Amino acid sequence: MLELVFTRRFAMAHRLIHGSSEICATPHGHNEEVKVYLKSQNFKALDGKMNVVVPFQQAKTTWHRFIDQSVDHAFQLAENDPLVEWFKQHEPKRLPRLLITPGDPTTELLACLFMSKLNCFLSAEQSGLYCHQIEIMETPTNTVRFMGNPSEFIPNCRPSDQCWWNRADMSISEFS
Ligand SMILES: Nc1nc2c(c(=O)[nH]1)N=C([C@H](O)[C@H](O)COP(=O)(O)OP(=O)(O)OP(=O)(O)O)CN2
Repeated sequence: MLELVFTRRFAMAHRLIHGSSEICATPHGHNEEVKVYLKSQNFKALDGKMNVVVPFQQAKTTWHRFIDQSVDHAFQLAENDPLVEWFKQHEPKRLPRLLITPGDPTTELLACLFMSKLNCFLSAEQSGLYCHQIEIMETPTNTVRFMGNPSEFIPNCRPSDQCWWNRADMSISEFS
């Protein structure tokens, strides 16, 4: 079996307001790394000419654009975090920089949301690839790995078409 593995770094800020930790409820940031593992739906063998599953550029360009343009330096907030309302009232022009999640933006949830988003890109581009595993290194000592069907793990909130992780676009909220 051959798979393609791509890694991207990004900076982020977040806070977790539904747990009991005061330090997690204070807005803070991390330099994170996301690693995605892609398999081909129908790859049989190298062809003796190009000898690739899919060219790297074809497989990763949209995903890396999403991480670089939308996720890097975004502020991750739960949709019911009062800071969302604060931005609406005081800095509406920055709303597109908020990455909004159903419940706290933990690394577990982001792993599921990012896999869903990436699979939307790969499907829309008819790449023949799908992401079957994702790892997010939140800090040098904490990593979350997800394998499986993200829709079985993501909390039910709004209709599917109102969820940014179900769309093959650069959105990270319903504001962007
Ligand atoms: N299950 C989860 N628990 C925690 C998450 C999470 O996403 N999933 N996130 C946090 C906070 O974001 C926190 O800033 C990071 O965790 P922490 O363990 O404090 O990170 P450190 O690198 O400082 O860990 P060390 O123990 O110093 O190695 C908290 N929990």
